[in-house]
Amino acid sequence: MAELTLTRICKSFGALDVIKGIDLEVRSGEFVVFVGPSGCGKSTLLRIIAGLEESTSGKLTIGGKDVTDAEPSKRGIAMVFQSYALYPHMTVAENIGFGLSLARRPKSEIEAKVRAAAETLQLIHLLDRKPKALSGGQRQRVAIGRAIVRDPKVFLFDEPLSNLDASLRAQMRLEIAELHTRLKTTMIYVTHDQVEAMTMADKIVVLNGGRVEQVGSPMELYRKPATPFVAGFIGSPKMNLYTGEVAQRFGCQTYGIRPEHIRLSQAKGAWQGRSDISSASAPMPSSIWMFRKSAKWWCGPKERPLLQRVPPFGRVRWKAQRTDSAFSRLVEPESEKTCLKKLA
Ligand SMILES: Nc1ncnc2c1ncn2[C@@H]1O[C@H](COP(=O)(O)OP(=O)(O)OP(=O)(O)O)[C@@H](O)[C@H]1O
Repeated sequence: MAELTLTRICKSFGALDVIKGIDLEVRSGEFVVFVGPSGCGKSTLLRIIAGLEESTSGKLTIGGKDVTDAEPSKRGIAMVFQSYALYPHMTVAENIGFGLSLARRPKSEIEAKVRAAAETLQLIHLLDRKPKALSGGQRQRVAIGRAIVRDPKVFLFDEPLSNLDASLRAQMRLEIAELHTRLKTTMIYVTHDQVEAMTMADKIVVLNGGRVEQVGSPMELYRKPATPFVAGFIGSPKMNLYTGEVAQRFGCQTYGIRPEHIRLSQAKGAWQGRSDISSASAPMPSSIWMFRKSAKWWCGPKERPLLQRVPPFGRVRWKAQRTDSAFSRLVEPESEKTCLKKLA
């Protein structure tokens, strides 16, 4: 069931169009990550969902209810910010329970919820401390605790780990992923760190210039990038993208080869690649991508003259001859017989 839907959401700041018509569906319990380069509109989109920013046009529903114009507090969401936004003069317990106190919930309810959240986040022994006596990771956990006690339908995280050092970030990544497994609540997480996106997400939304470039699971984006932008953005180190002519009738195309699929060959001046095709549904070896100028995934079997003799599954090898400028004979699949021998 869709927990959250965005329909043609647009946002302009004065003359600057920042979000340019976004349609998106987030299913109940999904962990969705928004990624994209700096300035692509990730935080603005999250803030629109939270109600902290008004959309210029479009419709937003949460839990089936139209909340396009609803107050943030009426949307059933909780947000965790990069800066933690803790109150320095309050204890951990008071910080976690702050939203409930504001909502004038009974003291016994606040205490019980704060304790439960603190147990989940291993903060019980720190409940009486002030934020300045906590580590960065502990502060972030308090901020998450404050979100948990609201019992939201949707958690929103805005780059929550970017102030932490690398090892703590890795640990917190795991903790948030475990929290998601335990709570099974819908989570939307903004980051520009694609490692976070690849390791945490059920579904990644790649944004570029205020538009959705592609939506898919981490492996879908890795295996079938829809555009050269996604191909270059997902994967570390980045996919090599070359523009050149393989066969005259196809004109100039963009080709992508992942660095991890390139092996050095004995033959002088040649590159040798390996690719795994795990199922018959894979349209082509995972290590070679061809993009049309229109930036569409190239998958029609007849349109793959260079790859059509590759068997539908198994391990195949290919060679790429490097020429000085363009790649005139970039991909040369081995003959069917050779491939079949290897599969035998
Ligand atoms: N209140 C505002 N007024 C004017 N322009 C804004 C405002 N908020 C954001 N912008 C602009 O909107 C664009 C998108 O900003 P946003 O913060 O959503 O990007 P982002 O993808 O989250 O970037 P980053 O990864 O750097 O945080 C940027 O060009 C930014 O300068």
